[in-house]
Amino acid sequence: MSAPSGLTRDLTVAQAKAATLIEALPWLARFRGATVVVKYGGNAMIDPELQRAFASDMVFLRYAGLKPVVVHGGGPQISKMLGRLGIESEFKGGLRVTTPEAMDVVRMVLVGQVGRELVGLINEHGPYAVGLSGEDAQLFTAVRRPAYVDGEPVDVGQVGDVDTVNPSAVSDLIDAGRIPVISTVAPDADGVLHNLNADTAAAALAVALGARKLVVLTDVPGLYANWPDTSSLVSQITTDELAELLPTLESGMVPKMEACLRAVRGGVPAAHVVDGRVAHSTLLEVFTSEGFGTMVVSGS
Ligand SMILES: Nc1ncnc2c1ncn2[C@@H]1O[C@H](COP(=O)(O)OP(=O)(O)O)[C@@H](O)[C@H]1O
Ligand SMILES: CC(=O)N[C@@H](CCC(=O)OP(=O)(O)O)C(=O)O
Repeated sequence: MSAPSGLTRDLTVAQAKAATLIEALPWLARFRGATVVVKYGGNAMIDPELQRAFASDMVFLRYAGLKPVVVHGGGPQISKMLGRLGIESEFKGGLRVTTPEAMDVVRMVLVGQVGRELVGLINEHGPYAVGLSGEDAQLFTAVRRPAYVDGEPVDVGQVGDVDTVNPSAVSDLIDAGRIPVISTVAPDADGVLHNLNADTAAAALAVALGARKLVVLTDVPGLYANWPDTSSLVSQITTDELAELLPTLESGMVPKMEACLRAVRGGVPAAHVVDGRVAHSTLLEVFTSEGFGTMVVSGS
């Protein structure tokens, strides 16, 4: 058999590109006008090329007529800064023990560094991103979150769960065509600032906004039913199945899958965990027929 000529090869490449574009058509139609909350975290937040790819994905979603809202993490950056400042930091039950001194650093890093950097990257494309923290316009209030190690309660300090959500400032920005970028610190009823897990906050915001999707970026291809057995990757799971699996999961995946469960039980039609190490993972999830990663949907 002879090798394909240059012309045949060019045509094949062109047809593959056209197929990719046209595959997006039903998804463009379905998600036009939809609010999508995306939790930005893991490697996608650390690798400069992946950071840029993520920023361009958010702008792409906006031009495609969707309404992206970003909630960002920053655990590794907080740990690095605490280390530089010589402040000890440990995790208990998957949550950072947050002393008043550590809380100052959490706020400084999330609001002043990680949030600002992402806003800057998105705004290389135009005047779109506006940063907010849970403190702005009462976006979030917190209640102290109990933590448990081996079933025993442990004190993790100023760590909060979401108490109330007032999404009006986020809705105002969306209506103005902006891309809100949210840092997850929030005051409690007495005005004491708390450190919120970003997966948890993203889920609460997705529910309050009536989002059509929650997309959570992480550093694995998705949820493994039997971690670390790589043949056990789950492409779709119902809320009841997930609730049953949750107690068997290990620390990193627990807040993530709890967040997905909470979002879908709160009325978000689908929550996805996708591999943020793959450039443009959010676009692959939204605009391809087979989707990407693990999808959580309502059901038994
Ligand atoms: N069942 C599971 N499926 C997938 N990953 C798991 C599972 N159990 C534990 N993990 C670990 O959880 C990690 C994700 O949690 P974490 O590191 O907190 O994420 P991120 O930094 O993306 O917020 C994965 O990289 C993996 O090592
Ligand atoms: C309570 C708690 O643990 N808060 C996290 C907040 C940031 C976060 O959630 O960041 P990732 O998504 O990158 O893990 C922390 O202090 O690390």
